[in-house]
Order: sequence, then C-alpha cells, then structure tokens
Amino acid sequence: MSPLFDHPVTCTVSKEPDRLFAQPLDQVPDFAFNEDVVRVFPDMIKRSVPGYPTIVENIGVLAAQFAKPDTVLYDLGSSLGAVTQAMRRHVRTDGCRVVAVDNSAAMVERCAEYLKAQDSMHQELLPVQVLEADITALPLQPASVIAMNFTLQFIEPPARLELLGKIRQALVPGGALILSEKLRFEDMQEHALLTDLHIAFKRANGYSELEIAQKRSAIENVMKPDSLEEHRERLLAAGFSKVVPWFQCLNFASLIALP
Ligand SMILES: C[S@@+](CC[C@H](N)C(=O)[O-])C[C@H]1O[C@@H](n2cnc3c(N)ncnc32)[C@H](O)[C@@H]1O
Ligand SMILES: O=C(O)C(=O)C[C@]1(C(=O)O)C=C[C@@H](O)C=C1
Repeated sequence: MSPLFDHPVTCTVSKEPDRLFAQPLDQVPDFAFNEDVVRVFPDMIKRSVPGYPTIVENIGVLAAQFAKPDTVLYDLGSSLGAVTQAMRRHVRTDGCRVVAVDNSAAMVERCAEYLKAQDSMHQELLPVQVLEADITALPLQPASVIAMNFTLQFIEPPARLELLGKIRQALVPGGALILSEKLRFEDMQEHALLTDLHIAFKRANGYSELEIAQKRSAIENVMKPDSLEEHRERLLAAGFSKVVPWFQCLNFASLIALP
C-alpha cells in the first residue's frame, strides 16, 4: 500500500480558487452546496478547515482499523468524495464496499466523476456507489465504518439525535462512527479565542476580511455547531458506549464513537 500522505487529497479534483465571497454582496444569501460551491469546494474546505487534509487521510487509516468483512463503509455528506477516496485507498478488507451519500445533486454528479478518475488511476479499490439522498431519510445497511466529516453541523439540530440513533443501530460490533465537526465552546473566553484563531487561519490562507465576514454571514443560518460536551452526551443518548476525540485543531475536531 502507498505510504500515508503520498496522495494529496486534491490530486484528482478541481484546483479552482475560492473567490465566492470576494466581492461585496448587497445581500449575502444563505450558504448552499450548489454548482458555484462545487467548483471551488476543494480549495474552500482546505483553506477554511484547519487540519482538513490530515483528518481526511487519517479517516482512511481509521477505517482500515474498524472495517469488518462484508459490510458497508458509509461516507455521509460526502461532497466530492474526499473521505470516500481515502477509505478506498486504505481499506483492503474482503467484501467491503463504500457508499457515498449527499443530497446536493451538483456534489453527487462531480463526486461520481472524481471516483471514476480514481478508478482509472488505481487498482484493487473497494467498489463504490454514490447516492443522491437525504441522510436523515436513508435506511442504512449493516456498516462497520460510518464517516460524517463536517456534515452533522448542517442537519437541523432537532433531527440530530434520531440520525445518530439510526447510525448506532446500523453499526456492527467492532465498527465505529467517525464524526468531524466545527465546535462551539461553552466557556465564552475559550470560544472567543478559538474563533479569533480560526479567523487568523483563514487570513493566513489568503481570505480577506470581506470574504471572511460574508462567508460567516452566509453560513450562520445553515450551520449550527455544537460543543464537545453536547456531542458526547447526544452520542451516549443515541446508544454509543464510548466517545474518543482523536483530532482537534483550533475549533475543528474529530471523534470516534464506538457502538
Ligand atoms: C462540509 S460538507 C462535507 C465535506 C466532506 N465530507 C469532505 O470531507 O470533503 C457537508 C455536505 O453535507 C451535505 N449534506 C447536508 N445535509 C445533508 C443531508 N440531509 N443529506 C445528505 N447530505 C447532506 C452537503 O450537501 C455537503 O456536501
Ligand atoms: O467555519 C467556516 O468558515 C467554514 O468554512 C467551515 C465549513 C465547514 O466546517 O464545513 C463550512 C462550509 C464549507 O463547506 C467549508 C467549511
């Protein structure tokens, strides 16, 4: 198998720079995963989420540890399939297949193209299926790995517990949910510090004050981050037995939840 980080996350994806919020907008519309976002998404997410390439590649490594024969590996809210591609690079377990799910038609269409490109460049990859579906309504097959990389924060808060309960029920013994989220912090000083540092991260990645402010106003109605404590309590309420944070950079974290 290829060594870790040999395949940059962006190797088969668009390199178009994110300038979506660079010009002043009279009214900033709510953020949506539409064609415009799809075109710039690899650049946008890498410049917006501290640690994103490390998280994605290591979800592949974690998936290989938890994968069980003849089960599904889900990538829920797959966008362009970065996590799906990482799981396919790392998992060799017999009879596994990856199912990538997203409810944005534009994302699903481009994701399928990128996965075809991945197939043409590598051999022995797990079979993959891309579904356009709402993950809150989708019945899940028995799964050993379910990844939600920055997706739960876009689900309406009252629907989150039921979705996590369904995920818990689908997981086979020895499997895991890998949940990455932007965090809010209950301590106001901690929240303010990590928010400022996240803005500094965006600035260091070339975003202007205007881009940062307009993006913040675009996402504030559609993305509702929870605290680590809320995640832990809700995961336990959904039937998970153990919650283990494995990554945090500034206000972005990833957790392993065990059934
Ligand atoms: C921040 S992106 C995820 C990034 C991606 N997992 C990655 O690692 O590159 C969130 C994704 O969740 C999808 N999404 C939001 N709500 C959804 C739902 N109810 N069902 C399916 N997908 C959803 C969006 O369309 C978007 O593509
Ligand atoms: O907090 C932000 O500014 C973000 O851009 C975060 C975030 C995310 O966490 O998913 C929000 C929307 C985009 O999809 C990319 C990144």
